[in-house]
Formats: sequence, structure tokens, C-alpha cells
Amino acid sequence: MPEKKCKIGIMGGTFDPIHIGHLVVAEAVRLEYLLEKVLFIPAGNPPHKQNLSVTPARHRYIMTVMATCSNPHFHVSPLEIERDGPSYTIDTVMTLVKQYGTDTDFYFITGVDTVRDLPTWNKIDKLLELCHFVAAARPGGVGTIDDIIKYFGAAGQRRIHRLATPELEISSTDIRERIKSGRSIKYIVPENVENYILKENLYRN
Ligand SMILES: Nc1ncnc2c1ncn2[C@@H]1O[C@H](COP(=O)(O)OP(=O)(O)OP(=O)(O)O)[C@@H](O)[C@H]1O
Ligand SMILES: O=C(O)c1ccc[n+]([C@@H]2O[C@H](COP(=O)([O-])O)[C@@H](O)[C@H]2O)c1
Repeated sequence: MPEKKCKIGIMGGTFDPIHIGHLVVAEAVRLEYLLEKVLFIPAGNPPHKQNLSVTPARHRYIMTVMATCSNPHFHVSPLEIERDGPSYTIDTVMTLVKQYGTDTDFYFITGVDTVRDLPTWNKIDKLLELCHFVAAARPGGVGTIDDIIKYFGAAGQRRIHRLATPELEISSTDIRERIKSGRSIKYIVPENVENYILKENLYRN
């Protein structure tokens, strides 16, 4: 099959807060797959975090803009924070397909932990028809995704990919805990994001 003309990456996440793990992975996937750009899309209402308290979308969106502004290939979309209800990726990708046309290939960028959850995602079979998933290695013993690729059969083989990226033992959970206990987050988030967190007094309680 001939290659489509345009390739766009989608980096979806709660980004509570965004950290250099997200940025390193997005840039590695962009370079490997020759993506024209990467759209960072903060989840308004993350489907698998319905029972957890999440920082207001406004703050997460602003931090995502601040973290990505120095990379000309990174853009931030308010699509999910402007939509009501759970932020299902299928709704987002269908909107993007309408916006960009069928001549664009979409690559949803994730960590391996997220890919392991794919069988539970809303309308996953349809989603695998519309976009690729690229799973970046993440420390923490999540291990292989071979069984997940197998689970989805031919669609899994065609649409789910692994990429060896620098493994950074960084998570938003750890950053929130560091702030709560007064420990440094320097160099784990971009400096402007660190300053924003301090200024807005986020994650203290
Ligand atoms: N250090 C990392 N290495 C590789 N992928 C990562 C890393 N941190 C996050 N990701 C991936 O980025 C996407 C968005 O992650 P998310 O915003 O939930 O961050 P998180 O650090 O996992 O947050 P939390 O600790 O609150 O669950 C997910 O697909 C996740 O797997
Ligand atoms: O569509 C779904 O069913 C679905 C279920 C879980 C997660 N997602 C998306 O996966 C991305 C990472 O989610 P999270 O909770 O790890 O930040 C984010 O863009 C979510 O909207 C999507």
C-alpha cells in the first residue's frame, strides 16, 4: 500500500503535570516515524482516572503549552478539554480524521503501560482502524507487549508498534509526591513548568 502523505503524532495524557518523560518520548517517536508534528492533547476527563482527583484542565493545558513551546514540531490541542464527558480517544481521533482528511496517518504515542490497557478502551477495534499506537519503553517492570499485539490479531501486528526510547523513571505521580513532601522537581519538569507549579501553588495538598 502506498504511504500516506502526512504523518501526525498524538501525545495524549492527563499531564498532571507534564514532565520530561513525555517530551523525550514524543520527540523520539517524531524522529523515528518522520512525523510532521506532534499534537499534545491533555485529557479533559481521563477515562481511566474517573475516580481520581485531577488538577483543573486549565492548569494542565497551560503547563503543556509551556513545556512544548520551544519545539517547533510540538503543538497543543484543547480538543479534549473543550469536550464534555470522558475523553475517549476514539472521539478525538475521529475529529482529527475529519479535520486533516483521510490522507493523514495518525500515530498515538504512549508508554507500554498504556498499551497494556488497550483491550479496555472504548471502541478499540474501530480506533485501531484509524490510528497506529507507538509504545515507548517505560521502567517499572511492565515488560513486553507481545501478548497485546497478539490479542488484536492482524490489526495488532499492523497497528501496534514498540520503540526503544531512553527509559526515564519519571511519573506525574512521583512529581506530585515530591512536591507534597517538599522535595525538588528540578530537571524532571521544564523550568517554566516548575515555576508555574510554584506560582500557582499546585500539588501542595
Ligand atoms: N517516563 C515515561 N516514559 C514513557 N512513557 C511515559 C512516561 N511517563 C508517561 N508516559 C506515557 O505518557 C502518556 C501520558 O501519561 P500520563 O499523563 O498519565 O503521565 P504519568 O506520568 O503516567 O501520570 P500518573 O503518574 O499520574 O499516572 C501515557 O501513555 C504514559 O504511558
Ligand atoms: O479512549 C479510551 O477508552 C481511553 C482509556 C484510557 C486512556 N485513554 C487515553 O490515553 C491517554 C493516556 O491516559 P492516562 O490516563 O495515562 O493519562 C490519554 O489521552 C487518555 O485520554 C483513552
